Order: sequence, then structure tokens, then C-alpha cells
Amino acid sequence: MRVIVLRDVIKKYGYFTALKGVSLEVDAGEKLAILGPNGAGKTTLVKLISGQTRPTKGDVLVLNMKAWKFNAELRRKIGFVSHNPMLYDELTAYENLRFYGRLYDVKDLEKRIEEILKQVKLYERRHARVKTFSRGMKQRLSIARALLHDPEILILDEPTSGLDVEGRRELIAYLKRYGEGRTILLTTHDISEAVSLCDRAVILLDGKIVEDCRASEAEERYMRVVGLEGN
Ligand SMILES: Nc1ncnc2c1ncn2[C@@H]1O[C@H](COP(=O)(O)OP(=O)(O)OP(=O)(O)O)[C@@H](O)[C@H]1O
Repeated sequence: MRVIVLRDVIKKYGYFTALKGVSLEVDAGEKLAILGPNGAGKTTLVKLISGQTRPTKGDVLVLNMKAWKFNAELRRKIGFVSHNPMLYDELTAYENLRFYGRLYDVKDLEKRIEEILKQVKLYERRHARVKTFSRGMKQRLSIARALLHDPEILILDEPTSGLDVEGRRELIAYLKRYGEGRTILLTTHDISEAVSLCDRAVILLDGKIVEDCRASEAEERYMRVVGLEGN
């Protein structure tokens, strides 16, 4: 089943065209890496799919619904993690999750929060304010938040940027384990990360998809179309 369909999508910011006619189809359960140099349009693409911005032209359908129309049913089916953890610093880990859980109407919320905090190894720190957390801990909490409502689709926009090697490895391991069975979109500058988490990759260059291949072929394709300096 196709869960994401983009047809001839153009996205302009004023006079600047960030996406120049992108078509893409993603099946349920597929794990897709979105690669490309700075400014290629990766964040714009995932913002369109997660309904944070609307296309200038073309269609963006997620689970057969227009992504940019505010739609509570669709919001509940998507989890989003970006390099900005999007957490409330003054609230504790527990309070942050309770806030989001109520927003998404999560059933058995107390139990679910306890379970997910244990999974990301933050249960012992559940009553500490987020401002006391390291960057890695914040990213683990933002994964917990994105998975709290058990979304079908997980969208990850450079989730490991700013983390050290160990933090990256750990985060990818969590995403592998808890992303199981979901559709995943991952934007990253780290091709080895893409290979480890994803089965398919697209390469964006200057607002267009220039390659669509198996993740295992992504490095060789990237070198061919973008070159080393592009990453
Ligand atoms: N709100 C905006 N207003 C104007 N231009 C924008 C806006 N957002 C993005 N752009 C421009 O659109 C282009 C694509 O940006 P985008 O953030 O999608 O690229 P990216 O591939 O995610 O880049 P990076 O790897 O640096 O995160 C860039 O040239 C950027 O400057």
C-alpha cells in the first residue's frame, strides 16, 4: 500500500524555487533515506509530507489525505523528530510527554509514558527538567515523544546532527528497534546512518530527485552525482 504520494510538487519561497517538480511514492513499512547537499531541499520535502508547509503546486498525499490540510486524524499517524528537540526546557521529561500525550489523546497515558521512558532509558530521570539534559538525552526524549502515540509514519529530519559518535550510534539503534514495522523517512548527511536504518534512498540535488536506489547503493550514487565536496 502506498502511504506517501507526491505528484509534480513545486515549492517556492517567494521568488526562490526550493523544489522543482518532485514526484515520489513510498510504500507502507518502507524506510527511505533522503540525501543531498546543504540547500538541496530535504527539509522542505519532509515539511511538506508532515503538513508543516503547503506545496505551491502539485499534490502531497499521506494515507490518501492532503498533508497540508489540518487534520487531527493524520497528525496522530505521524511522528516527527528533528535536530531541534522541540521540548519544553522548563518541564520535566514526564511532563513533556504528558503534554504531548494529551494533545494526541493517547489511551492509558500514564502506562504508556512509563513504558516509553524505560525504552529510551530515561525513566530514572523522568522528574528532572529537560534543561538539565544532555543533547543525547533530549534527542532520546524527542524520539519517545514522536513514538508516544504509536504513529504509522516516522519522519526524522537530521535527528543525529550535533550528537557525538556514541550518541549517533545509540539513537540509530533506538530508531531501528522502535521504528520496526513503521514507514520511516530520514534526512541525513551521514550516508552510513542511512544505510544502517533504511532500505531505499533518494538523492536530492538543487530541488530535484536525481537518484532513487537501494540504500546500499547510495554512497556510490552520491559520489557520482554530488561528489565528495557536496556532503
Ligand atoms: N522559509 C524559507 N524562506 C526562504 N527560503 C527558504 C526557506 N526555507 C528554506 N529555504 C531555502 O530553500 C532551499 C532548500 O532548503 P532546505 O532547508 O529544504 O534544504 P536542506 O536540503 O534541508 O538543507 P540542509 O542540508 O542545509 O539542512 C535553501 O536554498 C533554503 O535557503
